[in-house]
Amino acid sequence: MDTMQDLLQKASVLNEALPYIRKFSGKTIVVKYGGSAMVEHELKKNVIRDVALLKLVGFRPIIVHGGGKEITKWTGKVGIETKFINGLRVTDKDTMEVAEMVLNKINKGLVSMMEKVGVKAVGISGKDGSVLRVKKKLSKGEDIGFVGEVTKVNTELLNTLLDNDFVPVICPIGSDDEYHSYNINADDAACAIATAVGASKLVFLTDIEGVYRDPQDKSTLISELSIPEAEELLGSGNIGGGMLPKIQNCVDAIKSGVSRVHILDGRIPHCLLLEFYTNKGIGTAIIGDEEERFYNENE
Ligand SMILES: Nc1ncnc2c1ncn2[C@@H]1O[C@H](COP(=O)(O)OP(=O)(O)O)[C@@H](O)[C@H]1O
Ligand SMILES: CC(=O)N[C@@H](CCC(=O)OP(=O)(O)O)C(=O)O
Repeated sequence: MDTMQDLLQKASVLNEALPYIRKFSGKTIVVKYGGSAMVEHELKKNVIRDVALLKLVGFRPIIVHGGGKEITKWTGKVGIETKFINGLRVTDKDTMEVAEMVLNKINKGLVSMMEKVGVKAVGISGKDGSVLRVKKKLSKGEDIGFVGEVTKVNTELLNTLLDNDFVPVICPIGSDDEYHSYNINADDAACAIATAVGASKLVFLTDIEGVYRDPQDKSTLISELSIPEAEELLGSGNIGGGMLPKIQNCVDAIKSGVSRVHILDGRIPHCLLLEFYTNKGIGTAIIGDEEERFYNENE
């Protein structure tokens, strides 16, 4: 049973959250969900509960999910070779078919989990309502198959869902002008959607604490980055792998009007609540300008 001390502690946590609840009420947040936090069931439940809570205390959340590891598992099972070029999956016709099946299955699973905790959710692919229109994306001039680059986000369906109290859960499949399916990197899809809906925040849940100034030294975790600092870091040679396009996406999103982008460790239970409702943020935040930094430090 809780002692009075425990109860006071709980009350103080709620009290600490109050100004943040007020600040974020009615704001749109796009959560890119992928990596380990998607594979481990308990973490998955935590993420869904956190998004449900964000919704219930006033945020307008949109989930954009990946599922790269699951796609690789299923292409392996049916004997399709997996190949990535510059972080993008080479997607021939068969791979596209598997990717679409797997991502749609993940999508409906997330919707069920959300509904189970009492929050209305609708799962769609970017093909529904033409939410994600694409053209073929080349990798440094090379054809990598049915990989899409987002050319237009149709926000009509998304706004209809948000305005009617649903959480849209979106998988990164789009269609071209001939209505062929294309596989989109989920970070790219999240960035395009956040920009198009005018989100206040874009959050990437990933497999690492945040961005390190020096990836060999864990003590160099960066808690806040401005755009010039992020651009300098991109050219420093200290950012590699999937983090390179992720930070580029963060910079693009902020330049297109998103106020803040967060890179959070999806392996930490309740990382979303810790970031948004406590005084101590976790992970790395990339912020628009100095004014925003000043405002946040002094509010
Ligand atoms: N400077 C850096 N700081 C943090 N992570 C880095 C850095 N450089 C490279 N990385 C790598 O980027 C990875 C995160 O990108 P990615 O694998 O694409 O994530 P996700 O699959 O969640 O989208 C990390 O696991 C890490 O190995
Ligand atoms: C073109 C491309 O690479 N698409 C990705 C889409 C899924 C994804 O991005 O999933 P994560 O966020 O979990 O990595 C893929 O096929 O793996």
